[in-house]
Amino acid sequence: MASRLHVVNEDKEFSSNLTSQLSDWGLSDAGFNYNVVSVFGSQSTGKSTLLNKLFGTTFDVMNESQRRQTTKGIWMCKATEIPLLVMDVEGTDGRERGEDQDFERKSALFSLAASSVLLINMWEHQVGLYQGANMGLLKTVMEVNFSMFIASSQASKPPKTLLLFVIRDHIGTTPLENLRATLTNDIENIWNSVSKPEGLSEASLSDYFDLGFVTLPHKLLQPEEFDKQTSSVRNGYFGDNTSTDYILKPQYHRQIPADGLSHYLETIWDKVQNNKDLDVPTQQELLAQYRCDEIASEALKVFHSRLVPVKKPVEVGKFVPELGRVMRDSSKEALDTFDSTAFRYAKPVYEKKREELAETISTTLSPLYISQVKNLHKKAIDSYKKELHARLKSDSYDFSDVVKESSTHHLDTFVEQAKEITLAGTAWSYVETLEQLKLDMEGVSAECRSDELSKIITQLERSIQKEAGEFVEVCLNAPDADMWDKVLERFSASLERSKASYVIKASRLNSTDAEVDATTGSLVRRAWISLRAKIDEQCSEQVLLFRLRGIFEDKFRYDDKGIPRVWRPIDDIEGVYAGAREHTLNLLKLYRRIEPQDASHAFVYPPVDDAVLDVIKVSDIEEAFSYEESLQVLGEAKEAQLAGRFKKDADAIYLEAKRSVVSSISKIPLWFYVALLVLGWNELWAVLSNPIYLTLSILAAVTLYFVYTLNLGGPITTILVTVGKEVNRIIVDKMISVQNDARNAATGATSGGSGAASEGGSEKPAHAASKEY
Ligand SMILES: Nc1nc2c(ncn2[C@@H]2O[C@H](COP(=O)(O)OP(=O)(O)OP(=O)(O)O)[C@@H](O)[C@H]2O)c(=O)[nH]1
Repeated sequence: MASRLHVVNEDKEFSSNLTSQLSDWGLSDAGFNYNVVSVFGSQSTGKSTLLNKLFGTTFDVMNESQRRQTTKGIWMCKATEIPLLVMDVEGTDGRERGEDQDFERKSALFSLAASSVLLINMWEHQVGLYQGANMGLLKTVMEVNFSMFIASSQASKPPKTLLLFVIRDHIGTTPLENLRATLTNDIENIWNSVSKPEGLSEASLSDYFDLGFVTLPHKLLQPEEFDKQTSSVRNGYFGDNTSTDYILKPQYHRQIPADGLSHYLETIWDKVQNNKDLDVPTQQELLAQYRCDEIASEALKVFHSRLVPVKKPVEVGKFVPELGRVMRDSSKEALDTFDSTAFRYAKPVYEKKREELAETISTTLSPLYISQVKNLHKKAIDSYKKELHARLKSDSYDFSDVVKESSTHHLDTFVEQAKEITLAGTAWSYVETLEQLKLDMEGVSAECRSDELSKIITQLERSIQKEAGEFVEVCLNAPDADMWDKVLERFSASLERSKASYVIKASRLNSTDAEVDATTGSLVRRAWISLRAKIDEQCSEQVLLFRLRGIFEDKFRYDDKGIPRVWRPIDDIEGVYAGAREHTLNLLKLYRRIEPQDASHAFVYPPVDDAVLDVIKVSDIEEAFSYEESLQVLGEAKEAQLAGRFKKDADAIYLEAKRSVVSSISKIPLWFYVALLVLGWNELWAVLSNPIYLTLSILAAVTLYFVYTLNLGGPITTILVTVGKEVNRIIVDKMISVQNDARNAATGATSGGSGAASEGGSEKPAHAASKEY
């Protein structure tokens, strides 16, 4: 059994529980699929009994013994089995309220604003009477109906209300048709007496009301017939919508969606209670606005909760792949939620509020879209950079192909992903970011190309450096007049090879002619700077001094054939020394300045001008480098210093040579040779006059000559020493053996007389004997 609700209590206060009660009755989501029926009639005329019987409601019924008013205020209960709200309204002519007709009017207004059907409950015997037949109440209903629907009366057709007269205790003597005629006539009279608003004076009763009549037998006297008839009325009038008697027709419906009914009724009651003008269409519009806002707010709450997982990552710059889907799903869900309930409200209000909701959704999602497009841009640039660098690492590539393929791929991906997050119906655009992306990608490819170019230049510069390191050393180690010609010639050859290699590589990088010219110039400058560094290295004080000393020594210590000189007193040491020194000092002058003999070998240093600076970035060293200054290798002061130090070294070598002559002279004085000749003249003559001696002497001299010239003195000395030692060992062994033999012989001669002594152990061992010897 459905519980009932005291929707307006006897103190005329509206219940705060209607919303929850509607929910308990299962009507919150009923939309328009429900109806409201109210009952009017005099007090204690069996209204509650009728409603309970017809709809299975639980309204209080008067206790027979006390006969006092049961229903106070307005009660509401849901009919069983059908989506129908039934309102039991406090009876008219209430003894308790006396002459207070205020509540009667208010309850009429309230019921009429909500109900499709008004049941007018009356006894059969009241038909034809004014007071008893509720004619006063009907007049009130008609008057308030005008005031309530005046707006819609003027704009379009006003909503109709069915007045269903329920004639109780029908005995049957007066047929229903007669009762209908009497009542219709009375109602028409009332309608005519009602003062109508301006412009509606000609309005007829049927424009606003339909009339229905039904009789019920006496409940107490004819209970079975009463039950039968009420059952028939319930099924035919309220239950079966296919029945011809069915009265809950759409044209009577007040078009208040069930979810807004509570708020609507409360507002209506508030207006009624405070005697304010009650304009139902306006109230309906206000309700539509209120409910649409409420529904939109609920939808937005869910919408925001759906965005929580993606919002933060997107805002901090992370690309969230599922953002498009989340945005689409969440906004669709919000709009669907709104539509599912709000579409029942006044169309203009619903459409306006829907637009507002869509706008709010779009405004909420727009920053996410902008952030995501930015993230896409960043992602595209990062990926583009990585891909370019990776592809440029391969051995063979065509820069323009690589750039074209990669940029097309990344731009396509960007557009595809940006489209994916661009919601239909919004004015969101990624075009500006796309244009920026194109520019940035061009910047990246230019940067990449520039990096590649400088990488190539650095590689070539290194290879020139390596080559220069070798040929500079070789050329400067053997100074002569065309020393610089050789250096510059080899440098030019190396440079030309590098330039040719660079041009081939640069062509793969799509370089313009201006770019190739500028970078080639840079390569030449850098190569020259490297060469100069190498020359400086080879012309450092230590290296140069060492080299000068070597040149001097070559000249001074070796003769023209390259044979080392052995200085004799008769040699012109001073002359050779002066010549070698002069020669060396002359060569030192060659190191002063890079000056080729042949002018065609002169190097041309490419200038760093504005045309170059417009195309490439030039290093500070290149820009500040002075070619003219770079041609000067040794400064005057440094040359003089080097010459001074060299002279000192040369002097030392000269003195050493001098000393070697003096020492050889001082070893065997001349007089010794004279004395030798005088004293040994006879022997010399004996040798010279004897052919054998002479031959032997000549042989000895020749042998000595060969030993000396072939430098066999050392090996022969070693052999002689070894042989000498061996001879000495053999002689010593031989002598020991001879001595032992002699001793043994002597021992044998004396053995007869001294045998005892021998046996006495006085004999010494052989080694002891040899030691004694
Ligand atoms: N004669 C007759 N009496 C009825 C009928 N139905 C109910 N009654 C009696 O009428 C009395 C009033 O019944 P209620 O249903 O309480 O009447 P009511 O109009 O709701 O009364 P209030 O709510 O006090 O205005 C009760 O004693 C019922 O037994 C009927 O069909 N005929």
